Amino acid sequence: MNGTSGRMFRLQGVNVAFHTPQGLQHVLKDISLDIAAGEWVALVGRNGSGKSTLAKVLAGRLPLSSGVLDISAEVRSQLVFQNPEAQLVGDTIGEDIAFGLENAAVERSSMPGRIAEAMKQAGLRMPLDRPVKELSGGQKQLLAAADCLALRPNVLIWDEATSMLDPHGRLRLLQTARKLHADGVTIIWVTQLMEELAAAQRVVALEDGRMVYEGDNRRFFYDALGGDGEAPCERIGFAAPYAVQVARRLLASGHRLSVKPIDASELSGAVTALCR
Ligand SMILES: Nc1ncnc2c1ncn2[C@@H]1O[C@H](COP(=O)(O)OP(=O)(O)OP(=O)(O)O)[C@@H](O)[C@H]1O
Repeated sequence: MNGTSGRMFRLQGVNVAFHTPQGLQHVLKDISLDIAAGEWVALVGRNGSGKSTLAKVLAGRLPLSSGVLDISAEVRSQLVFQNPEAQLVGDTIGEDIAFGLENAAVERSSMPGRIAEAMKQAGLRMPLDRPVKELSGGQKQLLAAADCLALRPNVLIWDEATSMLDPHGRLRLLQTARKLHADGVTIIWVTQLMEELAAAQRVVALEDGRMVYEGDNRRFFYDALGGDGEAPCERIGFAAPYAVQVARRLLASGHRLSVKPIDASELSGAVTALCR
């Protein structure tokens, strides 16, 4: 943690631009953001809005064009990439996970335990000698997740790394992230799945490289801005989760809900309270 503030990241006026054959492409524009230890921040936005670029900046993997990035000395981050191929280096599952542990100078004797734990956390149930090239896209994503989890980071940066997983695999990884978060790990979760925002304490939304929303997840779904009746969620082009849509209809028809629900369990609680 950084001094007394527990701040892990501070971005001030961060700009990132790439040289392309068409000229300079400005991808992140004037991003200012603090992230504290133990927070869960969701990064959302449409395709090409700059989420992966911001994830790479936070992981210290991309130089800034201008602005200031302050990463606390306490940060031991792992970035789980959107494309697992970019991350996998071993010929077999066991070699792949061991590679990262060797690089991190983890004692050989503790490696089998660390590998087994990470595979369990990721939900990857396969023999260690299974060749990586034989894995499906989703299995490769689970292995990439296991690679990162084995290193026991205190900041987990997750770049839509569940995109190839079936709903069960996705839910399992979300549960693992929730457990790690409960143990104090800072989570930065890039997603386009609005249902996944229920786990987040803070939502940061990007549009064309700019931060267009930063605040709690309930406001993201319920604040009506600009008089057009659209919440930030819709304004950046996403449909609210089903539970939120049902709750909005109840509110619009005059029902007073005890809470503005953001997931099915909160909706069920609010409806049960209405029926009492
Ligand atoms: N190395 C690069 N060189 C040139 N342009 C790049 C580079 N990396 C990203 N971009 C551009 O930056 C923009 C933002 O890309 P980024 O991958 O950060 O978006 P994203 O929000 O993660 O998108 P998606 O949801 O599709 O993954 C895109 O227009 C992309 O083409």
